[in-house]
Amino acid sequence: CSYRLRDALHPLWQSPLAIPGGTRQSPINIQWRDSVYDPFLKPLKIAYDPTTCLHIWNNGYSFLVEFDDSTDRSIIVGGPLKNQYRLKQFHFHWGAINDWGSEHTVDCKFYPAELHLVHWNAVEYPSFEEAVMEGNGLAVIGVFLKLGARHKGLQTLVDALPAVRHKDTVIEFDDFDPSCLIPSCPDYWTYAGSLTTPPLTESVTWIIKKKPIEVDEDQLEAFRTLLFTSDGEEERRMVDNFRPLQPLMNRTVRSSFR
Ligand SMILES: Nc1nnc(SCC(=O)Nc2ccc(S(N)(=O)=O)cc2)s1
Ligand SMILES: [Zn+2]
Repeated sequence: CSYRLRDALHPLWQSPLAIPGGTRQSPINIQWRDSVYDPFLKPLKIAYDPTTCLHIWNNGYSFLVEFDDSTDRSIIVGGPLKNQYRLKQFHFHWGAINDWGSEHTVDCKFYPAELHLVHWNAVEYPSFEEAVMEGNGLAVIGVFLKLGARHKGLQTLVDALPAVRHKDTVIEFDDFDPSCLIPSCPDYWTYAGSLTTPPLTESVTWIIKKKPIEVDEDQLEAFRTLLFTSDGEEERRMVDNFRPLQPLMNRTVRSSFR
């Protein structure tokens, strides 16, 4: 892919492109023809309880919807995973314009945005903070967003965004089932990677859905009305909050489909 040096020096990412000694950094380009079909990959099972939804907050990187992860009420299991993983939060990455915005690319193509549903291995680790430090600690489902029809489920989120426009603002948000944001097509790619924002730890089993969801222009524009900055600071629009592509190094991307 043609790297845009500008990205590498983007104010948000002045940290080194890859952490020193990093061998499994994210995001990456998924070259469809280089991915390897693995017939032993199971279907991913998703079981979320909408009453575990707690609040939406702007953390200065993105807006996150956080869940009560004190029990196994919202979990995923199967796919490439040996254990079940608990849903902790989901958030998005997006661009200033529709030509880019996703973190992962497919055959060097950017989508205008990407959803990340973050889960942790509560079978093997006592807390999220511990799981973040372990190679099999986290599982993140990535879903691409493409420009198209209005997405009804996303609209409830979009309607709440004005209330979290500034960094470190939070509002209560309940009774939301994020499985409405995940395509019904079961096909996915999976690879061993990392968090794409600090602490960039190499603890993520990535599960990237092949099919995107459709959202309309107004919904993408609503993301772009958020701010990186706190109330009272000089406003900086929250856009282009995606990390540059990282080297694949010695990794194989597996597909659940032929
Ligand atoms: N002691 C610690 N508390 N919390 C952390 S990390 C918090 C967190 O959820 N970070 C996070 C960063 C990036 C991603 S992403 N973009 O999905 O790779 C997901 C999650 S370390
Ligand atoms: Zn993310």
